[in-house]
Amino acid sequence: MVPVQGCHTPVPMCPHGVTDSVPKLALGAALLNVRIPVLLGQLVNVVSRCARGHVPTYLREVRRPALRLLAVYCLQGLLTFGYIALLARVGEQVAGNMRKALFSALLRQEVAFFDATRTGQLVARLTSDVQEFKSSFKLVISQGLRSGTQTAGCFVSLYLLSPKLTGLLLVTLPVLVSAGAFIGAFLRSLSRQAQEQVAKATVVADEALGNVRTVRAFAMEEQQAGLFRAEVDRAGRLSEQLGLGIAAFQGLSNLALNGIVLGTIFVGGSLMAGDELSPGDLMSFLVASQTVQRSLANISILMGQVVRGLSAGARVFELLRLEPLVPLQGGISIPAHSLRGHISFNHVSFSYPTRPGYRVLEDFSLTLPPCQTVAIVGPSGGGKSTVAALLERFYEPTAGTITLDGHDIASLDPSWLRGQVIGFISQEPVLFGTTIMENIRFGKPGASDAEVFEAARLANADGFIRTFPEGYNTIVGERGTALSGGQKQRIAIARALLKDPAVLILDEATSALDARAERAVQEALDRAAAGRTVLLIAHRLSTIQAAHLIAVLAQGRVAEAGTHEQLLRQGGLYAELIRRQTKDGS
Ligand SMILES: Nc1ncnc2c1ncn2[C@@H]1O[C@H](COP(=O)(O)OP(=O)(O)OP(=O)(O)O)[C@@H](O)[C@H]1O
Repeated sequence: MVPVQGCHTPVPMCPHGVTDSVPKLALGAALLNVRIPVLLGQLVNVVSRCARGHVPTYLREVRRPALRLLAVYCLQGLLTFGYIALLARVGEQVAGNMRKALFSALLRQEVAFFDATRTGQLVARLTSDVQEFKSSFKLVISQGLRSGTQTAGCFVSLYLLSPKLTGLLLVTLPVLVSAGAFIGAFLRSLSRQAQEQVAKATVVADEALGNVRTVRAFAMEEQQAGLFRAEVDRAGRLSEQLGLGIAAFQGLSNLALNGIVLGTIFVGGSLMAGDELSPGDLMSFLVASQTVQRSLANISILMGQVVRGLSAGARVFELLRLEPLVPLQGGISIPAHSLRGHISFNHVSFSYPTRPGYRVLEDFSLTLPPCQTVAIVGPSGGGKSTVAALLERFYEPTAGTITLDGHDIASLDPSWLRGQVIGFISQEPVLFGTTIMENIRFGKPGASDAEVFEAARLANADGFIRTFPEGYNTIVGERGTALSGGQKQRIAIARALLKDPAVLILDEATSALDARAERAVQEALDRAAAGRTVLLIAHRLSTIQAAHLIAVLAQGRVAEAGTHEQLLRQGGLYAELIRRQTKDGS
């Protein structure tokens, strides 16, 4: 017995060191911003003094404050460049690491998880939620830190400059900021509606373009175009309303900001007349109060973004923490030389997790002796494919056990079981949009070209592949659309054979083919079955007559089992199925 350790390497989300430098730089830039109005005020005081007649000393007097201000401007520019550049790097690394970790976490989940979750939702977690989280992360560090420090620092400066003017500002600003936050929230909700409407239009286009053959076959082009037009028009109307709202908001905020400037000059002028304020102090006050207004507006926008970012992050982290019920790896494996391929279903009962009240299998028992073909037949929806899914350990039985050479498959390493023991050829073979070579190699990633050719020959596929101009390098198109059903089936057979599995599951592998294609596929399957334990799931009774054992599945259990002749003689369910199919055929 070879124990295999389950493992997955956690991806670090944040690169250390770099992350620490970003807040320091942002804080430095913000503190300098607080200093700027004071330096500006000093400069204005010198300028206004000189303007009153001390012209000869102007250059000498102005040099010191001007150079100090210039140095602060340069340093602030440098710090701003530093933290924004670093933040971009950190943000991208965090988002990339989150995506990688999330994708690995999703691929680890059991099949039942995918039954219960829509693929579109998972793709949204991977794309827009990670994006949203990254944006808020960046905004909180850059804008949040900056705006918070600036607001606090500038308020201190304002108070030191003129407590009276600051008192006035403290009365007006909260009113204006609250009004701005209220209108901003309304505009954001309008913007969300407009985005959702654009997404609805995209879904219509995506469905129509993705299923263009069905649209063409039903001559539904005009109807689909009409649907798309309606959704796009609705999105356009919402965006126009949003534009109108933004225009009004901009106009009103300009009015408010200019009003504050005018008010400050008006009140400041009277304080200057009473010698309570110098022109430089008034200038400092104006600049600092503008900085406070900008910072407060930024913080109110930031709040909405933070809430969205946190909820997007929570959705992603919830998935990241999710542990699959059946881990991908871990457990024992049977050494190749003692693997026989004897499979036994012992009193297995099963309900799908998404439909717990509905028993698909009930006390199902069946033995597949090594190197023999066992076929399962029965009415559609009777649970035949479910038997195959349980053997692959896509799901766990609710009761009973399934054994391979006497070992409960629950104790075996699932990735060894799926990767090396079982070859699975499903009803609808799924190919990836790459070359035929890569599609076959999917069965055994390290396989040489010669092994791929051999598997294709066994699967009756080598001949038709070589007739293509590009041969094995032919791209099969998205989901294999550039190939016929029979060709896809044979590539899927080659893919399954490449790992030389001890057990082969054939799930109605020939059901969708015409007679000629079926013959080519059947030949390949017969060749593939030799020397392996085969579980054959078929509707076409003609394809299973040579099986060593035929089990008829009814009401979730094996109702009768035997060879074709035995079952015919018995005159039970199987004989009835054969009689009905012959009648339908004639
Ligand atoms: N992922 C799933 N989640 C919930 N129920 C499922 C799922 N897959 C299948 N079922 C249900 O389980 C029952 C058995 O389905 P299964 O596909 O095993 O039948 P089948 O005998 O292979 O049918 P067919 O011959 O038509 O393919 C059906 O009632 C089906 O609706």
